[in-house]
Amino acid sequence: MATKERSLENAIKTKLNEREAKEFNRIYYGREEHCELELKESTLTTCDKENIDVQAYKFYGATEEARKPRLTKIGLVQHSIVLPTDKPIKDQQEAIFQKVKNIIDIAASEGVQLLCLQETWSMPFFLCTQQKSPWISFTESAESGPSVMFLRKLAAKYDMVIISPILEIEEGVWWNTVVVIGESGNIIGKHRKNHLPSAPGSSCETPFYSPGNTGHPVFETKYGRIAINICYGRHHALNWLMFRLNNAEIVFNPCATLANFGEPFWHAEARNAAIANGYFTCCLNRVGKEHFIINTEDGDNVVDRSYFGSGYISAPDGTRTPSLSTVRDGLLITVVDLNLCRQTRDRWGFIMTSRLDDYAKELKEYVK
Ligand SMILES: NC(=O)NCCC(=O)O
Repeated sequence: MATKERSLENAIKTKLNEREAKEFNRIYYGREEHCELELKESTLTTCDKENIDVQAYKFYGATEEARKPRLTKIGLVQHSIVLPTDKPIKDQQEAIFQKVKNIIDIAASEGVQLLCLQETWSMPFFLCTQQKSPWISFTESAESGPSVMFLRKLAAKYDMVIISPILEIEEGVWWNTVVVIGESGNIIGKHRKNHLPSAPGSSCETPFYSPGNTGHPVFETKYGRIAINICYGRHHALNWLMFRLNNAEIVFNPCATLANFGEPFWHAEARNAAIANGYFTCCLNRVGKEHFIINTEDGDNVVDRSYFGSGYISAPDGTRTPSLSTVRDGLLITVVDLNLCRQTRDRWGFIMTSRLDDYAKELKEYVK
């Protein structure tokens, strides 16, 4: 039986008349209209058949005399796992590859240029089992592992930059890593998760990998300067700030967060970061239920996890898209004008007024 959609946004929408809906949109989304993009008939038919929530919007900047608009088409993908978690690892992974390939094919047919997948997209989030075996087979090299090689081909085929969150293994050490794959299938770089969760109910992954050692890199790509703030890092304002200081225009936030844990913060954090830092933020989350049976000496334990999807994109001026489904696979397509970053920064002057020198001094004192 299909899981019932649970969406506050939809519930409100159905209760409002046209005037009220505009006022709600103005306050909640930052603009009266969603500025939807038309999708191809083939996209709508396939997504309907495959039960994929597909939505498409645009954020246009003001016209400038000296600069042409710098339009980039972003795609965010959320998807559930396919096979039960006790099936052979290879089969589980192959089934996810096939599902994700179908969604990337749709994104490509819509001209998506910059595509981001959810945290550790190619596996169930097995870290909640607190066991390494047999799951270790999901770890891979950030340059040549199976999921990386799979996406390198698709990136080259579609002239697409793909942001791929994986579980990396290097010389026996595990890292929660995002690989940035360039449009010719090249590796542009990688970033390792800076902040490992430390909160009851969410910190099951922390013993598995090392805290990131890659700082706050911003990657120059054909489609804009991008950075990645992995999941729990979205609770850290300074993590977002460092990507701004390093000149990011778009920051992706791929997540694996649970309904009863991260949802109340979800709609505030990435949007606030977009406003505070004058860049686009793209947050996306795993979706669906994952069921694990853990064999222990004392018998079998069951762990059930449920992710709430709800990916959305925020612009630097505080406007945002509606969210993807809380229960279904989804593809959020959004055209953004990167000129909006400088336009909003010039308008509000947050960096100019930020007193970074004072913060630096006080922080230095504090960490002593
Ligand atoms: N994967 C991960 O960082 N989980 C933490 C959950 C959260 O921060 O909402």
